[in-house]
Amino acid sequence: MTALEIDALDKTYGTVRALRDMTFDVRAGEIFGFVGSNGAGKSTTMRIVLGVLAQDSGDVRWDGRPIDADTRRRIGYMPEERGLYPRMKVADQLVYLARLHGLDARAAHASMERWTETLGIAERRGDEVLKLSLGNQQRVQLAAALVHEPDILVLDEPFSGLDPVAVDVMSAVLRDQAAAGRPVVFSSHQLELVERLSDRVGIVRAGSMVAVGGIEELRRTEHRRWSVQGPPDASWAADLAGVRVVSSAGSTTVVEEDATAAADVDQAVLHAALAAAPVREFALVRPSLSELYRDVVTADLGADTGSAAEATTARGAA
Ligand SMILES: Nc1ncnc2c1ncn2[C@@H]1O[C@H](COP(=O)(O)OP(=O)(O)OP(=O)(O)O)[C@@H](O)[C@H]1O
Repeated sequence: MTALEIDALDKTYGTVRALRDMTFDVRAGEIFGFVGSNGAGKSTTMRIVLGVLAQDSGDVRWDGRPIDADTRRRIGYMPEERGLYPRMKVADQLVYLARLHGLDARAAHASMERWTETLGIAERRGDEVLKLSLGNQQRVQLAAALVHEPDILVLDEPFSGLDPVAVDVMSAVLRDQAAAGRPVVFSSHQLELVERLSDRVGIVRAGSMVAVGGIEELRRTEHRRWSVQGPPDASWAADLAGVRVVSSAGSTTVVEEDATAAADVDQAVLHAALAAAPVREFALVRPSLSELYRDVVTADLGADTGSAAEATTARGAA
């Protein structure tokens, strides 16, 4: 079931076209990683979802209906600019925010206790936010997004500046939220983390979604590649039918099949390498999210619209 649909959003700030036909959806129970260069339009999209910014055109729907103020109150939002009251104590602040979202005093207090416990900041309940380290402020910020028990999470760079333990805590919370059936969308520049955590990923460039899909789906390439480690150079592969040498560094050669390759060309590659020297490693190579990202984001911006549509199709848009 589709939960949150972002449909053809356009947004211009003065002369800056921040969003251009931004379209994707985030399904119930999935973690959606939203990635793209600085200024690509992630925060703008999230702000529009939250209603803190108005789009020029396009729609945001939740379960098929245009999102309104009531449904927005059921979103847990972590803004990029953060939004805590620096001089307010952690517990007071969280209780206040929970009450603002409609929880009664008892439920608000219980929720504050639960989230400060879960996020490892229970000892900080009596501290003013400005006295906390940045990482702990960020934990409070996540608690603030969760304290009213929202039905959907929209988190703008929740992992930035966190230590590895805090990253694990934050990741576990997002996984739990998704496992409870909530759609979770988060932006991040930490691509390995996005790759590890997300069920689906959307790569945005210049205000448009240029590739979207499951990690495995995105990593699938049109032509298979293999990395062969052993022979001292790539000469063994130079005249091999059905493949071309993509790179060669010392005893590691990467080859890619071409359009004429037989289904079992991998066997031919291995045999040819073994005939040249002992093979220590032979593996199918699939691009990491970082590599995909670089391909998509640094693709010729002049051919922007065309390559955007191509990338989405080629990568199997969901
Ligand atoms: N309030 C604003 N006034 C004018 N231009 C803005 C404003 N907010 C954003 N922009 C511009 O809109 C574009 C999209 O910005 P946005 O903050 O959405 O990108 P982002 O993908 O979140 O970037 P980052 O990864 O750096 O956070 C950028 O060109 C930015 O300069």
